[in-house]
Amino acid sequence: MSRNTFKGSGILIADKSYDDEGAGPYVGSFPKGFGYGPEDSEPETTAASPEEQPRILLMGLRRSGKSSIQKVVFHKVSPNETLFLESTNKIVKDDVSNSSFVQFQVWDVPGQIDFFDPTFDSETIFGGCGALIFVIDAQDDYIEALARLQMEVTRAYKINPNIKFEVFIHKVDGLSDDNKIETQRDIHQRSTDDLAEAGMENVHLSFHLTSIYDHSIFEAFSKVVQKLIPQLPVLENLLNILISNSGIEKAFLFDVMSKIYIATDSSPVDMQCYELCCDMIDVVIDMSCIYGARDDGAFDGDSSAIIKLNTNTILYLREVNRHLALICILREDSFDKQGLIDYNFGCFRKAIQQVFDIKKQAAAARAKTNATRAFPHANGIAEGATS
Ligand SMILES: Nc1nc2c(ncn2[C@@H]2O[C@H](COP(=O)(O)OP(=O)(O)OP(=O)(O)O)[C@@H](O)[C@H]2O)c(=O)[nH]1
Repeated sequence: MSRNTFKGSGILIADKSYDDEGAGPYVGSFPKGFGYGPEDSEPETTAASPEEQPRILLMGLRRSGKSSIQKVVFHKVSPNETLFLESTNKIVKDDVSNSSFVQFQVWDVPGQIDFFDPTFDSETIFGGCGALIFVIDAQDDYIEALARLQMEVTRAYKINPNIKFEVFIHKVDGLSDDNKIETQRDIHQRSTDDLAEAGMENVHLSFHLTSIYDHSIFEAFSKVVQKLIPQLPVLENLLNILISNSGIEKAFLFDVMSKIYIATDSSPVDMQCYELCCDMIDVVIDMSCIYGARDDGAFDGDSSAIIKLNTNTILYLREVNRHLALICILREDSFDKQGLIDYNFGCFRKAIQQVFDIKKQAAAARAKTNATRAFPHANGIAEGATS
């Protein structure tokens, strides 16, 4: 089969045989304006300023598991080490943007904080908040936790109605499957009734069964973070175009450090596939630490890895940039056309960077507008000084 070489913008060479008239392989293309092939080097990503970063608040009663979640997801602490964590007695802010592609702050708000304490600045806490995660210890009596949930959601919603309210029904590793379902149903019913009684029936809560002892906490956090990424539909569309033109069955765009997937294609997520991809990231980072140029576990430029499973399935990892990796799951016979997949990956990587470049340009334009509003005569002064 002769291979046509396309130099167009973002043209994907599809993994299709010739069509009926033999007119050559089917060609799909990225939406207009996306980049060229893989010849460019990886452009740099820069962190947003703290006030721009969406903020995730981790709240809940004492000992519910907030600090453990933050340590396990964002600091690679093993679950057993969380047994020795000290209690949090003040708000702990964790800016994960320097080690994570997704730029946001996680605020671990201690369980015993008093909302009616005048020093607790609700406007600041909830004003810039993107998502409020309320953690409930499912192994404990949760009536008091539900009362606290209703109070905090009511207070936060009145200050910032755009907040995404997420409830982590946590420590479910200690419950049987039936008990998990019954607990989630009970908590869902009680919290919804409590909010309706408070006249807040229009507030939507999302519920997740989580534990730090399996991948459920990573999956739940992935769902929360995806709601804070406005470019998510574009990323999903790019992944759909990539897999449909490359014979790939499933693709995840991973934030490597936290193993949060910030986007995947439209096909259903199978938890076993997701867990395999998380384990693959651990293996690749460990190998990079041993044999790579860097010792901080980040990728060191064009990393890639192939793992062949005994089910004729291949896991194929390609570095998108220092913090992001694409992991594809495909049949072994589809991998015969690795050249096609690599070319299409190059187009995909360039398109991803353009999506985030547009975000940066928009943020810079906003900052300039705000500065002009704040100092309307600044340009005049500068001209006066130079004339
Ligand atoms: N079984 C189980 N234990 C957990 C889980 N997550 C956290 N823990 C344990 O719960 C205890 C309290 O965890 P922390 O993270 O300190 O709780 P916290 O909400 O930060 O507590 P404060 O700092 O007092 O607000 C620790 O012993 C953790 O090991 C989980 O998913 N399953």
